[in-house]
Amino acid sequence: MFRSKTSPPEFKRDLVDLENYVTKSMVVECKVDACIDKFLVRLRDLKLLTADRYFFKLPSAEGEAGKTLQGLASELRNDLERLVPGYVDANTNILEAEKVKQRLSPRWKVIRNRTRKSKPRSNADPPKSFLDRVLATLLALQDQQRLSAANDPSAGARTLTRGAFTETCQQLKEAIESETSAASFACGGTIPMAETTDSADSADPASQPTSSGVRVWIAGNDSTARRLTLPVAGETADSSANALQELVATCQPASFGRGGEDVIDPEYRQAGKLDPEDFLTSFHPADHGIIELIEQVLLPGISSDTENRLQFRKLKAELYKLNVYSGPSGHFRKHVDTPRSEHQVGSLVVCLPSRFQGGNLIVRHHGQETNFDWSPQSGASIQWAAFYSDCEHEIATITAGDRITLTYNLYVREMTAAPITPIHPDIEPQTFPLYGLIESLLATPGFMKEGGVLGVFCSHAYPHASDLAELQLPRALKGADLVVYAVLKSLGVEVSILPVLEFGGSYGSRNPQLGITGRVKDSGSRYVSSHFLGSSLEHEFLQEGGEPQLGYSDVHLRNYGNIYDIDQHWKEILLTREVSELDEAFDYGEKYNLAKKPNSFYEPGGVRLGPYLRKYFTTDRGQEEGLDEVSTDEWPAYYLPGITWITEPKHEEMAFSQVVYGNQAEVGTRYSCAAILAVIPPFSSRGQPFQEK
Ligand SMILES: O=C(O)CCC(=O)C(=O)O
Ligand SMILES: [Fe+2]
Repeated sequence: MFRSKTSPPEFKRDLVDLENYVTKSMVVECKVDACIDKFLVRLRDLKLLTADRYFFKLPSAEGEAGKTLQGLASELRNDLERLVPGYVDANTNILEAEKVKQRLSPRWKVIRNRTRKSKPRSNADPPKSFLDRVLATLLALQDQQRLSAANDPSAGARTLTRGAFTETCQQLKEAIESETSAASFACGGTIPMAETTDSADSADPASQPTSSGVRVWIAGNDSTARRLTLPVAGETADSSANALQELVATCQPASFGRGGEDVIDPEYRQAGKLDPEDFLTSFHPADHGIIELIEQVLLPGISSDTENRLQFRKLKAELYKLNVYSGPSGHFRKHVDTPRSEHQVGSLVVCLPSRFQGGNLIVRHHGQETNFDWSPQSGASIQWAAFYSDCEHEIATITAGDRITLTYNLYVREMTAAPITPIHPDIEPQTFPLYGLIESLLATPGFMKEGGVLGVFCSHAYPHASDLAELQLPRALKGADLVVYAVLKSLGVEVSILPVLEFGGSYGSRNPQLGITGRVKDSGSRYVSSHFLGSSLEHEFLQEGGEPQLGYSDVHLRNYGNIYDIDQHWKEILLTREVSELDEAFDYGEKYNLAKKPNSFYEPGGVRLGPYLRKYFTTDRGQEEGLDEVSTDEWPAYYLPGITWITEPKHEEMAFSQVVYGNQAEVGTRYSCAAILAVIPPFSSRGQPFQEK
């Protein structure tokens, strides 16, 4: 269709009309579907339904089964008559009515998932009841919206105006972001070498820790080992330039991970390595208090009763490699270390005393940068740096000398022992600016007066697509994520970390007011919008004032509530039903400044929220089906609109892949992002002041 670029389109309707239209049509459809669901589940429970994924059949009208069928049919008629008066003609056989017949098979496709036994879950099962809270809160909000649509537009007068609410969310976003940039992501230190051993200071345990030379034993081909003492003093055979060169010569070229493979590419990394089984060293980071220091900076505990266990987090350093980067061209370009397990939170690099030039280690996190320049002191000190695993880092070119490092993986582990004094100071949530802000928001009656759900994507990357992640995650939280989590918890707000599934390239977590699109930056061509032509909602409804048929999909109904309770069930369908083209229509309307409902429920879009963290898997199911359809079945998630998203998704991880074998094997993959979700209770039940739960 040709449209002039210069003249703006004319509109017969605005976004208030759109939302009312969608709600009104969907309410009727959802009520009908709830009645049908109940009918089908009754049949199934009586084992009268013949159905699988592709095939569907009602029992015959003969005999006992026929009688039962008639009974259920008249129940269906009564239900329909009560919820949607006049929907079916009083004189027809309800099972012959086209309107009803047409709904049976599609509804079965949706609810058959409820018949599936869900996988047995781990003992600690908080996300399940947490999700119940999320659903209950969103259902209440939706109810409220629907009623205020029908009646009094001033019903929400005591809630913040849209502008004020947006401003509040903006403040929250900024507070979280500044927490992100303020939080330390790297730390480091220097251990000077003791000049001589006769210094009186070295006997004084309170003095600065010094080191008197580091010894390295390198395994030979036979059962011998050569010894090297650093820094090279040149006086003895094991501390000479020659001995150092022997070490350099013994190293193999160091590889790095690219696309799941170990590759050697001197353009990217030019370095030598020894594996831990090929050497021993007298150096241990714990001897110098390095581990405690890193714990203090990168692993603060949380001071809250319920999170007590988090206070007993400790770091364990596991020796990973010895590396040598030699001048004039040793280097390692930008990369992120591959976590060796879901317990890994960071990396430690210890630079042994050996002269070199250049070779700065530069660590970055969210636009911030820490530059470790070790060359000036390289001959006289042990220098070290630790950083979170997801921080990008690089080693600048070593122009001369040999830069010898020990690298360690840092794992978080829980102290299972009975309470011991915490080894490091806890986070005091009250000391963070975010605490004051959220505390005052909760005390503001108009802020989420009817309750609500806040969504904040994690700012650090975690291996969250893992079975263990659920047990690990609150404990392994880093930096700003830990602050957000701890602050909310300490204010008595229910918080959980759950995965959000990408769908068609988007996470659906929009918040147009804050400019939040729900898309991961730099995710390349996966995120090409397929939406080129205007949709029927934009043209037929908004511009032309017509009443187009609404397309929708029901993502998943979890085993929530009771399917026999149709008065509740239709609301659940309404909540979890995704109406097609709605996001686009809202964007379009926004572009032309069409009026909107003050607290639109549909505008923020919906996300596919996973009920728990689960591990990555591959499926070869669905040779005939697309990835979307398979997603719905294989990765249980609930489509939920109405969450107030404060930040953009940042670190995605592969959630699952579908492998299709054919003439040509194909792999489709869905990604997920971990998010911190918080259920804000309605003002009336927030209580004052807040108590830690
Ligand atoms: O040697 C360094 O400074 C860092 C080494 C590094 O990034 C690595 O081994 O992955
Ligand atoms: Fe690295």
